[in-house]
Amino acid sequence: MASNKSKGAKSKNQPPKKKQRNDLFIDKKRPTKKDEVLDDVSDGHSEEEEEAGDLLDGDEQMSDFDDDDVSEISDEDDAPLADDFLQGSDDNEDSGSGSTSGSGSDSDSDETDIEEKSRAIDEQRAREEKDAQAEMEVNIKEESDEFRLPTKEELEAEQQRPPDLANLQMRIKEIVRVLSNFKDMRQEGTTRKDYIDQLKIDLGSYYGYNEFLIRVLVDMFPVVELMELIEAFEKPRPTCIRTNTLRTRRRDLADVLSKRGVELDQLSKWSKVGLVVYNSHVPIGATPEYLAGFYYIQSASSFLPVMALAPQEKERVVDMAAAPGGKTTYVAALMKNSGIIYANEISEARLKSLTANLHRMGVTNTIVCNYDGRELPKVLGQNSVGRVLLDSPCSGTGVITKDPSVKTSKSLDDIQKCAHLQKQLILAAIDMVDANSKSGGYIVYSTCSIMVPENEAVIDYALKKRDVKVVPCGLDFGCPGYIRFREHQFHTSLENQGGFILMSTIWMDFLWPS
Ligand SMILES: C[S@@+](CC[C@H](N)C(=O)[O-])C[C@H]1O[C@@H](n2cnc3c(N)ncnc32)[C@H](O)[C@@H]1O
Repeated sequence: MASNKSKGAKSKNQPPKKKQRNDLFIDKKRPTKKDEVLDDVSDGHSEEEEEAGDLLDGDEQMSDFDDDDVSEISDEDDAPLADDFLQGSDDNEDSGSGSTSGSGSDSDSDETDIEEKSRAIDEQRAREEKDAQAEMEVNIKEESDEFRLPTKEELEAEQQRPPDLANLQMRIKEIVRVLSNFKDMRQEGTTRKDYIDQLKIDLGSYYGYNEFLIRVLVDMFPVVELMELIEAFEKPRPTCIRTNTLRTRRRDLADVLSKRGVELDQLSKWSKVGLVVYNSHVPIGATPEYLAGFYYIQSASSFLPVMALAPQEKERVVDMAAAPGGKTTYVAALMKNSGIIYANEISEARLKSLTANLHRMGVTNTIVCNYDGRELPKVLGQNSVGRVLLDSPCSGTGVITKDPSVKTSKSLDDIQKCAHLQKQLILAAIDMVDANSKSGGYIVYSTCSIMVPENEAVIDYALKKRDVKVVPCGLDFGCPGYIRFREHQFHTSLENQGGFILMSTIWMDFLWPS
């Protein structure tokens, strides 16, 4: 977000590995449209192969038969084979009468037999094909009729028993399948709402979410996407580390850690400092290099707000909610320890980890403050800094992988309280930024929440309350933000440029191989 300033737009694409996101669900559950097609193709292949196998078997028989047939016909000396062939036929009588005739019409008779035999086989095959087709139609019908929503009585009975997870999983899968093709697959007399209601109950029971959160998630996402998201939350994310360029270079760090038995690789093309750790024979948070501040253990998605902020050397930058310092230390590295960073944190207890990390990482351009972020414009002055990072306190609904307790602990009240604070903090951030700054005039707002009231609604609020606009952050991540959610209509600039703010954490989950 820029304060009163227009900045050059950079392109913004869809997340590069969407398909991978789809795969996450497909492995176990129902695929997206695209993957349904892929699945269909692959299923189709195996069926086709089986079918082709059957056909081939048949063809081989036919082919052998034909070859023998041809050789018999062409080789007039090969009478025993011709006899074998004819003996195999249903026309023994005819052939017997033919052979007993002793007349010169033997070959004519053989040809007639062959023709009849061939016709019989053709008819037999046609019958078999018809039967197979009929059987297939019955199977398809049975399959689509197979799933039906449980009755009230069945649900009551279920409640008396311990949860049957396999059954729940199957039912979720079936409901998603029906909802993805509702017109063709729905059970007669049912509505979409019937399926959605059952889905909410089943997702809650199977994945352990409270009613509130599952309702919000179901409202937010189309079913296939919802399942991808929920499945992604179940999977651990790989450990990432960020090279501290104040102390070392990524290649040197990778070398030394490899020698210690850490299996790692460069994070991705988009980061020059990230490494992903696949396996390690040593605790990654206790190596001499860690203690010497050569790297910070940090999820890849946490790199993004700082990359979007793009702090410049010698600028004045505020990190409004800084502890434990993951982003402050990255900002300092990008600024090469020049300029000034105000690293603010409201929690006194959390100041310890913040200052410890700043020391460990060799950060020397930072002033640590202990204020409520809302007070900072008064403390630092209005229009006093070039850039502000507001990595806001939030509900944490985007990092359920890290903290599964969020599934049950968050309520509407929590989200509303967070949203209220976030709106106040963002106005404070805007008030601190100097719109006329030569290099800056930017605010990055990030959360690890996926709730609309904590994201789009906060930005929308800021757009209404202050003279600011949303600008592209220059990262090839994210997806369009919501511009309409339930009865709310947000500023249209959120659609194309606000995606990063909302989605960084989530998309990153999808980007990683599990
Ligand atoms: C998401 S965490 C920040 C993480 C940090 N940016 C990092 O990358 O390591 C949010 C922080 O905001 C702090 N906080 C909560 N309310 C605040 C407020 N009103 N003003 C400033 N900080 C606040 C919390 O104590 C918490 O440490």
